[in-house]
Amino acid sequence: MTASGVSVKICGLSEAETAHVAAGAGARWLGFVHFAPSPRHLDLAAARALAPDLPPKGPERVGVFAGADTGTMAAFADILSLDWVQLHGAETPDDIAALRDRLGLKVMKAISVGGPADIAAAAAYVGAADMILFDAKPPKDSVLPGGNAVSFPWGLMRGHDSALPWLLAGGLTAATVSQALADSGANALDVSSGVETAPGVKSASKIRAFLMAAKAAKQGA
Ligand SMILES: O=C(O)c1ccccc1N[C@@H]1O[C@H](COP(=O)(O)O)[C@@H](O)[C@H]1O
Repeated sequence: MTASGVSVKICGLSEAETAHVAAGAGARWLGFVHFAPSPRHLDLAAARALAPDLPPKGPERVGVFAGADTGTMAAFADILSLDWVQLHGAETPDDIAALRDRLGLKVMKAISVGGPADIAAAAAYVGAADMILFDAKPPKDSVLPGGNAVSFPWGLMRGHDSALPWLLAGGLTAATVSQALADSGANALDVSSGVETAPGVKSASKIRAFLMAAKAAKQGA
């Protein structure tokens, strides 16, 4: 959705139909979660079944991982022709630089934001990651490092000046896009729960509404 000035990642896709809706409505990235505890988990067999029916490249494909080994990431990258890996583990900048070389893919490093120090920590990834994804800290009882439909105060991002491009994530919906963009100054957004009717069930109409709201908010800015 770069024409409108905001780039959107629709994450947690597991069906061809909603992947086509996201691509057709202007998503820049399509995200696939490979993390067994997630209701959005796509395992190897499901990835193999889905791959031939995905929309052609245009939108880039992102594999989302938390603590997976390099071989597992390479296997999903091969099946889904991933362009990016999104990492929610405890990877250091050195780990990420090495992984980027081994996989030959771009890396989005997820950082959980509880306060300004977490945002400042992103500077360590310059030269290692290609992009930072700022999401809220997971609730204490959650088994998921992301995809929890929880936001952090978007104003914490205001004025964030980084050599690395970044996405805002966490609890976004079509109804909150405008405020999130205004408060954070983001140029890129990532959404999963906010375009679902139930955990793991993507909604074509919510995907379209989210992308339209993002476009309208930037055009009105
Ligand atoms: O979505 C998941 O299940 C998930 C699992 C493991 C790591 C990351 C995950 N999701 C990421 O979190 C953001 C924000 O989600 P939400 O919009 O708050 O539901 C999502 O876009 C994914 O990148």
